[in-house]
Amino acid sequence: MSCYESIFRDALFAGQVGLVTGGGSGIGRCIAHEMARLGAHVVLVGRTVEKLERVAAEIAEDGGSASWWACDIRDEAGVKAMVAEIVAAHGRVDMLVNNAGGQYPSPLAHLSKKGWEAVVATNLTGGFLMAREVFEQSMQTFSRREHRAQGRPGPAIVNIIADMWRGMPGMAHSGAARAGMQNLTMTAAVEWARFGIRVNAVAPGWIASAGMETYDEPMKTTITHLHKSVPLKRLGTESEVSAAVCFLLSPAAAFMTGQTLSVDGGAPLYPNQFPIPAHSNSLAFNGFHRATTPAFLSAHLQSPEDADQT
Ligand SMILES: CCCCCCC/C=C/C(=O)SCCNC(=O)CCNC(=O)[C@H](O)C(C)(C)COP(=O)(O)OP(=O)(O)OC[C@H]1O[C@@H](n2cnc3c(N)ncnc32)[C@H](O)[C@@H]1OP(=O)(O)O
Ligand SMILES: NC(=O)C1=CN([C@@H]2O[C@H](COP(=O)(O)OP(=O)(O)OC[C@H]3O[C@@H](n4cnc5c(N)ncnc54)[C@H](OP(=O)(O)O)[C@@H]3O)[C@@H](O)[C@H]2O)C=CC1
Repeated sequence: MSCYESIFRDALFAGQVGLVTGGGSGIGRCIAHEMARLGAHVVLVGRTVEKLERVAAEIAEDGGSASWWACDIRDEAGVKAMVAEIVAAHGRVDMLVNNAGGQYPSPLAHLSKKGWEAVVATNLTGGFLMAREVFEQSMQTFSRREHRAQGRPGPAIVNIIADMWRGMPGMAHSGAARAGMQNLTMTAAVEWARFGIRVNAVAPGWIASAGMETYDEPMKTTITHLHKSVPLKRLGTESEVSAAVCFLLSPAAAFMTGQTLSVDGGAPLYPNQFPIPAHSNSLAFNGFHRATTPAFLSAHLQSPEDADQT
């Protein structure tokens, strides 16, 4: 009996083969556990062998089925070879979760070209390479007619992006890459729909994942205050992201493609951290314009440049 308690029904993914990039830690590890709990054979992909081995062993101890493949998703030849080996070993890929990713905080003006390229390659190019190879090699293995004859759709793909709807100040490289991934999700969804392939994305907000541990102390201190800016007043959990991913992979989402599900506690809806008064009529925001602004608030409508000139 697995120790992972999924919200979904037993054997939902029985007999399916799923790839999870970044499956050696954090959100990817959690997704891999849930997919295995639901009956899939899970292939964990990442760069660090020890992490992959550990998670594969955890899944096996839980009664699930997992294997792993060490690969940098930015390495085109490596990705091609890996997908070929996995298709050869398992006959197909039914599910791909493009979860591997990461970035480091930096002001935009201080980003080096090398750092920009490292993050864009990790969060955009790598996901593209994985999706393209899974598509190409699945199509080579099973023609569309064979897929239909077996009553089986093509692989379902879920791309993990991030809450970048208002830009990503402090992480510009990642915001640009994730926005690219969201756009790629829509294009792939349309181009590959005729093959029965669905492509969707999940955009996590602030998640209390193991990945947060990779940041330095100042960043960790910032993270401890982030819940205040989330309407649900807490960080999300790895399993809340995993549930959204498993929903999109499942037949429950059979008529969904090209979509992005946000798992963010409402954060992008209320970014300014203004404390909501206990009684919502205690401050009127209508007509928030210079001409009608109470005198005590006028100073707050001035930019520093305006103030210098007065
Ligand atoms: C309202 C909600 C908003 C949602 C916000 C979303 C919050 C997201 C949270 C998370 O994603 S959680 C954690 C996910 N995990 C990570 O981020 C992992 C940690 N990050 C990394 O491993 C790196 O950032 C990386 C660039 C993604 C790794 O790529 P690579 O292995 O190729 O990098 P390196 O070889 O280490 O470096 C290449 C190049 O990049 C620059 N650089 C890398 N790290 C830093 C840094 N900490 N500070 C400054 N510059 C960095 C640098 O130019 C490196 O080149 P060299 O200087 O080493 O020659
Ligand atoms: N936690 C959060 O609040 C949020 C996270 N996200 C995103 O969710 C995803 C999972 O993050 P999280 O679990 O928190 O963080 P982790 O750092 O734990 O997970 C990232 C995983 O990706 C793997 N990885 C990184 N680069 C590569 C690469 N080039 N090739 C193969 N694997 C790679 C890492 O393993 P290894 O280094 O061994 O290769 C690691 O296992 C990431 O894309 C992250 O940016 C998005 C929004 C918010």
